[in-house]
Amino acid sequence: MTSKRTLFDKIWDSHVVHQESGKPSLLYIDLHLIHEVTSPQAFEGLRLAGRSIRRPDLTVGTVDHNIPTTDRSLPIADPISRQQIETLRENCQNHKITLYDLDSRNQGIVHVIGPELGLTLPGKTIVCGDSHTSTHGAFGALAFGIGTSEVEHVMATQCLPQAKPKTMEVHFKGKLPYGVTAKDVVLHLINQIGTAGATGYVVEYTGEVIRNMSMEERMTICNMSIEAGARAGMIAPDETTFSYLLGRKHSPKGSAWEQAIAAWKELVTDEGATYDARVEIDVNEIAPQVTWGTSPGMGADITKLVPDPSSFETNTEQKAAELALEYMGLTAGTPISEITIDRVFIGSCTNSRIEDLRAAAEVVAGYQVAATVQAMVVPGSQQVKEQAEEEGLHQIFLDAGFEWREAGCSMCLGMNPDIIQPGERCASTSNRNFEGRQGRGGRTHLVSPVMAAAAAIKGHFVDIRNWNFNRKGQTNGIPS
Ligand SMILES: CC(C)[C@H](C(=O)O)[C@@H](O)C(=O)O
Ligand code: SF4
Repeated sequence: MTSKRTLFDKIWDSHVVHQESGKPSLLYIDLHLIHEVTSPQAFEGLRLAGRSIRRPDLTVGTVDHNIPTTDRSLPIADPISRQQIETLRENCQNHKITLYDLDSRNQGIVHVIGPELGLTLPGKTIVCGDSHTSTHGAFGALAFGIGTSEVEHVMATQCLPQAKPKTMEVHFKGKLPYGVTAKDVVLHLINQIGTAGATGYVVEYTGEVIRNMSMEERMTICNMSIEAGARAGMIAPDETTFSYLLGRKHSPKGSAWEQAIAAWKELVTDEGATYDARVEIDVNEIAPQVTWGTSPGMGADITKLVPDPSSFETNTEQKAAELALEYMGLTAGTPISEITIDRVFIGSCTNSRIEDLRAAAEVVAGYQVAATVQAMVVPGSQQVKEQAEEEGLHQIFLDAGFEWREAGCSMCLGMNPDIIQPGERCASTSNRNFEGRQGRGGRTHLVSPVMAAAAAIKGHFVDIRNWNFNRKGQTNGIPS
């Protein structure tokens, strides 16, 4: 009997290596990505148990969270960061694991380099000790974050016990309006369903909007699935996926490529297959988003006012909004477009790819960063940086007064020298705005790259849909 299956079911079924009734399934893992923060204890655990890495060839490392994004020839000042990076280096050497180290042209944020190097492929199971592993689901892979003890388990066995999650379809209907980006779509989704809206589910994103998106836009959507509580996000592979992957360093080559395409084409949800839950979102109603609170779900259209906590339905929501406004130093009723900012961060595994930088550069071209703002662009990988420099994007940013940095997680989280000061307000293209996320006492507003770029120029949030593109011959710098 062949029953109708979802994309998730197909990948799940083909990776279960052992199943006992009532127990979690044992899944085979095709790719294990590691970084300096969540791997040291796992390596140590292996060492203590006298075990080796089962498949070093399916394990790939990079350094991203703790590294400085300034001059890399200088020693790393922070002793903990230095130690974590040196430990990863030693561990990878001892276990013969490929490491894209600080001096590698392939170094970058783990979720940026996986796809870029063709390590991330449709149909794979991909894990990493990092929550935003969901990013890789954009390729029709089953990709999710795991804890450090699970990292050790995968290192030792290349397998992972997992309880089968439920499935949810998030269907986007309509056509993306001008000025509305993938980031706005996913922020709007989280605002609608809440930060626990997809808890326990693997989400598959469907609809014309998704089909028309580039791989980079799809990655932005899948990246933030985790902020809605999802176990993973995924998108069925198609021609866009295949052409993105063609010729990448680790993509299959020659006849293996043809075979891979044939197999990948099967990775779609069968007509008539059902999901455990379904959400429908009309993208025609989405406007550029700005978060005003301390969770990714606390966001609003750029045209709106900072909400009054009493406007929320439940007591819990009201209390949460009150606390958020207090921390954020905001007053209910303030137009979002009047919120002034001190810092701008364009980067992170959500929005640091070449298309993000191109879009931001078109906005800033010919303008100057506001005198009250300190702004930086941090490419997601050395390859993105190199390409941006070939295209002259760095010059546009530098001329406008942005800092142009080396690849890494940077100001997405306060684990490296790029932090904001207590009380400072930052327009950020990253994915989390919890208290202290970008530095103790710092205030984070999540936005798209074009919205961040425009805010850098004006010193406050502006509606990108009204932006006057300054550069000759450019009329539409906004992905739409
Ligand atoms: C440090 C790491 C474990 C963490 C994660 O799991 O996501 C980080 O990448 C983050 O974005 O908060
Ligand atoms: S860029 Fe930010 S969200 Fe992404 S892996 Fe790094 S710290 Fe985590």
